[in-house]
Formats: sequence, structure tokens, C-alpha cells
Amino acid sequence: MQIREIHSLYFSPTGGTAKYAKAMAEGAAEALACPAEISSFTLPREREEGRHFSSDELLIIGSPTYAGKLPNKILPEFQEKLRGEHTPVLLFVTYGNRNFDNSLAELLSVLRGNGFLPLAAAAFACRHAFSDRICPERPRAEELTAARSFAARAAEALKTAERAALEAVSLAFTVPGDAGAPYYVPKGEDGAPAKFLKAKPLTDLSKCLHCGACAANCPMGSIDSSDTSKVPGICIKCQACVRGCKQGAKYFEDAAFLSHVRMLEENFAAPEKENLYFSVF
Ligand SMILES: Cc1cc2nc3c(=O)[nH]c(=O)nc-3n(C[C@H](O)[C@H](O)[C@H](O)COP(=O)(O)O)c2cc1C
Repeated sequence: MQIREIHSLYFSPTGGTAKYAKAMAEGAAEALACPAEISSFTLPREREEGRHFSSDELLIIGSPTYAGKLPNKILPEFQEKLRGEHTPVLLFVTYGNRNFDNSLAELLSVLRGNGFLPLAAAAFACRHAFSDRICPERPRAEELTAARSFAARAAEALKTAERAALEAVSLAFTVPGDAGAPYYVPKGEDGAPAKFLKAKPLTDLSKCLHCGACAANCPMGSIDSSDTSKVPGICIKCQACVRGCKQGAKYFEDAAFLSHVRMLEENFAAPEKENLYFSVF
């Protein structure tokens, strides 16, 4: 199969997913000796346009796991904005060492439904967006190298594969999880459901320089750029504002949210999970 161009697309509020999208794009580009365009699908303006891919392009796509599935506010954008025409795809999810549950299966199902040919997939344990105590060093350099090699091997195999044969193996390709399963219900330290849907970031005005970075980095465009202490829109708890603030001025105070973070730190910081790879090749 002839591949003319590679596109690597990621939703990545706190940067872990982006690192893997870049590494895999580089591996595939080297194997196929063709250009790779790496682009973000994170900010509202980056998700405005639909993206259509042809049969001689390769898509690499990654998303974090939120509550065991794809981020629910971004799912409709994946469903509505991405179209393939029998376009081969390498898909992956990242997760914060609890579990990726059903996110990879959901991503595969969305892509298959939108005309893509899923051929290889991966689940990468990354630093948890909520806590530096969970996999703080991940992805490690050697993990990015392994992901890069995985994408290179898949791309290399594409070169000699017959399209008809790929269509058939892609149809049978599965990954762990159930695309139709419900969301994971976050628990607090007491094991009871932790309800923090309405939690929003607060601003320490003694630290805030009013630089506007938090508003500019918010994937939901929810922070008022003229007064960044106001969050009139929806908050998906992605932590882009918290981690992107050089002054450390953004924080969450919601008791249920903090209890969930402590539960994760207590139960899911160790052992660190292995990265998982799946492929038709
Ligand atoms: C709202 C939210 C929900 C999350 N839910 C899960 C989860 O169910 N399981 C898990 O292991 N990690 C979970 N995580 C951790 C992220 O999947 C992980 O930190 C991911 O690598 C973040 O990607 P990014 O750095 O590209 O933003 C969650 C993170 C956020 C912000």
C-alpha cells in the first residue's frame, strides 16, 4: 500500500498524549520516508474544521482516558469532525495508571464507524493529570523510543501489504474494552462515589499575573480572558490551566475532587503499569 502523507493528531491538555503522538509520527515518517504533519485537536479553534483523510494517508491519533472512556465533551468532535476513506489508522490512548478501561475500544469504534482502517493500537500509562505522585516521570525516553519503533514497524508493514488483505484483517482487529460500557465512577477515599462534576479551578490572586495563559490553554474555552478568575463555561477538570500556569496560581479546592485524587495516589501510584501494544501485523 502506498502512503503519501502521515497525520498525527492528538487531544492533550497536559501534554502526555502529545509526546506519544510526536514520537509515533516520527517513527512512521522515517519508515515511510514521507512527511508527517503533527497537529493538536486540543483547543476549540483547533477542533473547528473537519478533517478528512484519503486512502493513501496514514492517521496516527491519540487521546487521554477520562473516566475510563474518551473525554465525553470531545467524543462528539471525534465522531463528527474526523472522516476517513479506508484510511489506515494507528490509534492510542494514554491513562494515569488506574486503567484505560474502555477508552481504546471506544476510539477504535469511532474511527471504524468514520471510515478508517484500524491496524495497530496502544495504551500508554502516563503521569496522571491530577497528581505528580502518579507516574511523574512518564513517558520516559525509552518508552517514547519504543512507541516510535512500534509505529515504524507498523508503517513498514503497510508498505508491502495488499489493500484488500488489510481491509479484511482490520475488520477483525480488536482491542480490550467495550465501547458501549458506561463511564467509570470516580471514588473518594471512603470508596463512595466522589461527585465533583461542578468543580472549577480557583485563582490565587496573590500569584496571578493576569497573563491570560490559562484562558488561552483551556480546551473548552471556558475561562474569561478579561478576568481569568471567572470560569463561566464548562470545566472538564483536564488540568490544562493548573499545569500551564507558570505562577502556580490555579488550583482546585473541591473536597470531593481532592478526595478522589488522594484515593488515586493511595491505590494507583504503584505498581506502574506496562505499556500495551496491539497490531494486525
Ligand atoms: C478528567 C480526567 C479523568 C481521568 N480519568 C482517568 C481514568 O479513568 N483512568 C486513568 O487511568 N487515568 C485517568 N486520567 C488521567 C489521564 O488519562 C492521563 O493523565 C493522561 O495521560 C492525560 O493526558 P494529557 O497529558 O495528554 O492531557 C484522567 C484525567 C482527567 C483529567
